[in-house]
Amino acid sequence: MERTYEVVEHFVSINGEGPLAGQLAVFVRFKGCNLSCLYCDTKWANEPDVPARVMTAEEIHQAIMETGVRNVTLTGGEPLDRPYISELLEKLAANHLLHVEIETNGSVSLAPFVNIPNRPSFTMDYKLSCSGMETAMDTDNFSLLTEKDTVKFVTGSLADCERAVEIMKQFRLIGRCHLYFSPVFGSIDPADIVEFMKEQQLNGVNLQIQMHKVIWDPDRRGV
Ligand SMILES: C[S@@+](CC[C@H](N)C(=O)[O-])C[C@H]1O[C@@H](n2cnc3c(N)ncnc32)[C@H](O)[C@@H]1O
Ligand SMILES: Nc1nc2[nH]cc(C(=O)O)c2c(=O)[nH]1
Ligand code: SF4
Ligand SMILES: [Mg+2]
Repeated sequence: MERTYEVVEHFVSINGEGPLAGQLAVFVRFKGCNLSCLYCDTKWANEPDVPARVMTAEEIHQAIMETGVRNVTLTGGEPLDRPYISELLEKLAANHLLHVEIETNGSVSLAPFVNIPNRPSFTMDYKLSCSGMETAMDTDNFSLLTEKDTVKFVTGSLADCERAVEIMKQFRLIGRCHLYFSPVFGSIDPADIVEFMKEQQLNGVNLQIQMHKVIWDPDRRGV
């Protein structure tokens, strides 16, 4: 039987996060997650009864190609935790017209995916205290990241910012990959993060506010 994936939504928007923020991207959001972050803005996608379209890898590939947009963001839920996701990643990576990135939560090993030829880039969270999920982090992933990847620290407090810097230093992340601070939307003043960055002389780290939540209603889906 052909492998299928549960897709809760796919849409074109500007990417609101990560190194390609501001560029058009096709988003494919998969159903279900192995974590439950306190701040999660897409809890709805993780509900067992949320309706989903069951799609084959080729159907997902076709739906992406039909948009004419070449940046692809696979998200969720937790995309890398979905059964047979490697098969979809291999298919998309084989199409050199596409630039594929994956939003992943930092708890799933990247090892099975790093040797895919022309592999997608990872935008991997390190979940801090504000998420309630820090103990789930797989820190072996850091050594697998390269300059095409990103580690994102979603911070809810200055204590979270301090912990993020500790992790950057412990795992020598500065210079290895892109590094982002992103405020838990609406719960910490981004200006406080900037003050923190100044105090710490945090060169090589980006602050990023989720752009789509500024442009549209923060709770709106499909943007
Ligand atoms: C919804 S998650 C899906 C991908 C994956 N499960 C993960 O956590 O990376 C996509 C991104 O949105 C971020 N995010 C979720 N809720 C947020 C919030 N309230 N404020 C800021 N970022 C949030 C996550 O931390 C993650 O970087
Ligand atoms: N516009 C827009 N950009 C995004 N970048 C990452 C997103 C996500 O939910 O993973 C996202 C999203 O949901 N919308
Ligand atoms: S890992 Fe991502 S999708 Fe899962 S609960 Fe956390 S933010 Fe939401
Ligand atoms: Mg989102």
